[in-house]
Amino acid sequence: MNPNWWQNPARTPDAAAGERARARQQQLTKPRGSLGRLEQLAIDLAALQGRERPGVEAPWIAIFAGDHGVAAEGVSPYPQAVTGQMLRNFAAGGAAIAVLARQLGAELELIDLGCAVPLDPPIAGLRQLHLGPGTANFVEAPAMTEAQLHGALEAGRDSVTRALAAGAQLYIGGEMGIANTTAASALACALLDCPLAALVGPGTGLDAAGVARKATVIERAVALHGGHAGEPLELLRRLGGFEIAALAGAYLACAQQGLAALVDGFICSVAALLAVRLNPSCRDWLLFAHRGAEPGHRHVLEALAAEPLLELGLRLGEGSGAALAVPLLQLACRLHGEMATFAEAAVADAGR
Ligand SMILES: O=C(O)c1ccc[n+]([C@@H]2O[C@H](COP(=O)([O-])O)[C@@H](O)[C@H]2O)c1
Ligand SMILES: Cc1cc2nc[nH]c2cc1C
Repeated sequence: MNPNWWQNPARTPDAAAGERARARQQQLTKPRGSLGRLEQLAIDLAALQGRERPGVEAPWIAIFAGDHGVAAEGVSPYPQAVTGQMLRNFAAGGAAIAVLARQLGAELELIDLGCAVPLDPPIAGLRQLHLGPGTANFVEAPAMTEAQLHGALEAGRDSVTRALAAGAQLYIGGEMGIANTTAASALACALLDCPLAALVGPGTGLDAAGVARKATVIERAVALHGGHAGEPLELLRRLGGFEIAALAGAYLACAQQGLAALVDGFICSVAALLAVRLNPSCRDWLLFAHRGAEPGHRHVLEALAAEPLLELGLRLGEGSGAALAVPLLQLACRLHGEMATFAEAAVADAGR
């Protein structure tokens, strides 16, 4: 395996299948264009799935969890123990993403890359990688070692391989990690030509004083590591987190292995931005579910030229926004695949 596997080119979407889908859309019993963005969504999925009538009946949801050393700077209102506690809640079925996965009939895969607090008793069904007890505090040192970075990228890739082996038609990555909005904002600040103030927000619920403290922490981190601005992999190692690297690896692998990925919230979008900076050919395989409440999210989406499907004021993470958008994708596919054509229904078409 090439150690720099993430550089391998993405698959080329099937333009001919996309064209057949576009032609079909023109024949369905509706004024042309009247289903708005749902029409292009079905056409895009047709090109990504290589068939005129795509479907997303089998979504795969992988949640990547990891802790962050920068939590020691008081950047989150919640204690680090919540990362592992929420993993237990995902597994027990009580978390939002567990409810959504049940409703969708989706596979929910849980991957612990490294929590600060040992998970005792063990959680049945959890995949554990033990990359470390969380990342290092990046105001003092790089967040990850080279080995941890590559281990996390590979964890994302391996999850995509499992999804494809199980016949998944859509990949959703989610994340759980107390303090990971600090890491995501720091990465966005180092990657984008955008003032820090626009990229920092309350995360799980900091007040104004907390956001100001968080901004100071990120300023220190960017001053220490920002010299690597043109090196996305090194920035990811220095300012990222295990789950952010795993998501970037998963998006890259989706593009290489030919599986459409539906990107969730702020943290996932930063991981997608990293994936695109690491290998621009992966951009075609990324669909964006929503624009969330964390203020930096819109700037990251703009940098990706992404027009997300929903805007619901979400700021939960754990893949929830992407899961919420799945029914819209499913309905776009059903309409595209099952509506009658003008000829089939004997409906008069517009004179052209
Ligand atoms: O996805 C988002 O847009 C999002 C926005 C704010 C917070 N979160 C979630 O909240 C956690 C990080 O928040 P914080 O305040 O601890 O940095 C992490 O587990 C994320 O899943 C997620
Ligand atoms: C309770 C809780 C649930 C979460 N899910 C994703 N991030 C989260 C952060 C907290 C604090």
